[in-house]
Amino acid sequence: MAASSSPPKSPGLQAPSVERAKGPTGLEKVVLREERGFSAEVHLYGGQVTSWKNDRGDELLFVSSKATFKPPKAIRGGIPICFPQFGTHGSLKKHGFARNRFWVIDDNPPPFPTSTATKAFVDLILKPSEEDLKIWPNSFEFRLRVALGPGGDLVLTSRIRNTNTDGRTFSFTFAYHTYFSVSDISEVRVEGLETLDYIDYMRGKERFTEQGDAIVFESEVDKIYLDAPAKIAIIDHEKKRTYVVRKDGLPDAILWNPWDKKAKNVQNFGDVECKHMLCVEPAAVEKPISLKPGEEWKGKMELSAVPSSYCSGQLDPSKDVFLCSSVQFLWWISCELGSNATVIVAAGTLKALIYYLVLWQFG
Ligand SMILES: O=P(O)(O)OC[C@H]1O[C@H](O)[C@H](O)[C@@H](O)[C@@H]1O
Repeated sequence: MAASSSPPKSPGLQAPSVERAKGPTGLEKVVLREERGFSAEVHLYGGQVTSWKNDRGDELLFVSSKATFKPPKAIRGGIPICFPQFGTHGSLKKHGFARNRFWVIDDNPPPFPTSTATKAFVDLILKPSEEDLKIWPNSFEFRLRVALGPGGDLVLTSRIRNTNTDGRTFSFTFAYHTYFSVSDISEVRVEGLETLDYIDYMRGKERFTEQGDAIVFESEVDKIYLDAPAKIAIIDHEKKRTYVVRKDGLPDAILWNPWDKKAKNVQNFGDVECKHMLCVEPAAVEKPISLKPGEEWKGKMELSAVPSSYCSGQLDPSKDVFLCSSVQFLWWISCELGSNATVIVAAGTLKALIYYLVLWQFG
């Protein structure tokens, strides 16, 4: 477990910290805080992130009001880890067993390249028990690092090693089953999955191709997008917030919202809670990961939450804020200039500038 001894750099900032605490039912958790005030909580049960808050204390992940925090049930919400099986793609029970196991803090993990600016992080490890080996006869070491960057980004890195001693290769599927908190699902748009092929769980696992438009939600969705890009954006219009999901080593992405009818059959989940959540899950499902003894796989997910003056069609929020503000400002001036001959020319020039700005950004 990482501790932070360094003092905050400027007044008003707090020292990053890593503390052990107990959750609502006495389960052990680790609380990470970074200097600007973002925080995250990780339960040892499930190795599951159960909270990620911004500097105003707003919760960014959805956790159901019906979540029980009572093993052996999985915790409904946050970021469950699906391993060694995603969904029903195999003989194990849905989503494998990692989310139903007690992980331990790894105080001495093998070297891990992390930015020196990141002070708030914890390393967890999961190894199979005798019982686990009966249902999945493979020896492994699963190391999970959960880190809170200095800017509040939440970074999860999984390293899974095959430690079989009898020469056997194993394969697995995997997902970070991330539950995002949203104001109202009907006000949310997802960008980055347009035109991709997907497998639709609601239509007999058949393969389809997504339309060219950003994805909006009007009913139940349960799809695996294949070969999804490294960046996906979730734009919450009502909250004026954009989540940016970056992924590495995880080719697929699942979108899930059970909607109100199906919600009644989802364990530990309120009937109307589907309105306030969306699961976007970086994953490796279509092509299972194969590891020979001694080999290690790495899969990383990085989440950031930015205010959205976010324009459609572009996945770099910092550029977007600049572009949107410039365009709004120039458009306002061009409209304010009025209608005499000189100003018509000036307004025309400004409008041309807007056109070039848009072309530069999206062209
Ligand atoms: O209820 P759970 O076992 O947690 O699964 C919740 C959901 O997880 C994924 O997103 C799957 O694609 C869904 O088919 C499943 O219903």
